Amino acid sequence: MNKLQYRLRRLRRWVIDRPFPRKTLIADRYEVKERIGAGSYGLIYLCRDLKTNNDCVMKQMRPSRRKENPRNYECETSIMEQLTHPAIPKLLNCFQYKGHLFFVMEYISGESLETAVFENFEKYNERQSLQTIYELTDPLLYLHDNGIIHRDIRLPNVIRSDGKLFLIDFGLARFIDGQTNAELDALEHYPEEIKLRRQINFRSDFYAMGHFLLYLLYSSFEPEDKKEQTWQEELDIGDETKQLLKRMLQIDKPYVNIRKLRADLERTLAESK
Ligand SMILES: Nc1ncnc2c1ncn2[C@@H]1O[C@H](COP(=O)(O)OP(=O)(O)OP(=O)(O)O)[C@@H](O)[C@H]1O
Repeated sequence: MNKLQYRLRRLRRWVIDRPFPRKTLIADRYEVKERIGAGSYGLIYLCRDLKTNNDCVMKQMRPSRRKENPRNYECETSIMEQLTHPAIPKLLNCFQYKGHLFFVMEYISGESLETAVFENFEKYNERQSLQTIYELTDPLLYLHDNGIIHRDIRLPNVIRSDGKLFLIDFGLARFIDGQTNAELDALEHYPEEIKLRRQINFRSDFYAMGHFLLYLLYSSFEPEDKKEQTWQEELDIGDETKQLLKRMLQIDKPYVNIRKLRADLERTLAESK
């Protein structure tokens, strides 16, 4: 593709993905209050549901991406409609409107852990980091027990509301037996790190949780030395936590089941009292 073709493609995408402005009424029911996100596959709006008079979150599939990834909407909604857990937003509605695909979910008012760490500079010590991870294993246990892998556990996808953590964004989630051959082939060409995160295997979520834990631990890290070192060298953490991390990150024998990870977290937390 030459430069002109590339630019035209971007312009075309920009035009067809233009978000709905504030106050737009969608499907005679949802009034757009503001756009709160624009991911690679979806545009996310905070809306007022005029039927229930509650705030809600509406996700619109980016029209430009529908052909590339026709399964995304189907996967995300079919997974979300099966979920009932206090730490996961409920799916409220799925519909088509003027040729666009939408779904609506419960609004979790709060801030993401990404905002907490990178904008509000919250610092998590070792114990708080482990406690946060442990709290997240609760919805994760529920997902894994239902044969679902989230595949995108990251700071922006965890929202803290009234002191409780919520797991959002099921755009990459898949059922354990849901990997198509095309997806498997596509993964072959990605770097190792992406493969470890995206394989349809419970280990992918543990790997992501390992990175999550590292981000939290680094929030309170004060470098003494300018020399860059590995996390094992520079983080001042206990051996138990190191061992947990090594297994989550698949440096040592990987965790294969969430119950074992939870048990190890419980033991490490009990010992660190
Ligand atoms: N249920 C919700 N309650 C509150 N905020 C939400 C909710 N769902 C999504 N958001 C907000 O919208 C943002 C984008 O949502 P989401 O991550 O689901 O979209 P996405 O298209 O998959 O984005 P990305 O490609 O960046 O992952 C989130 O980071 C969060 O701030």
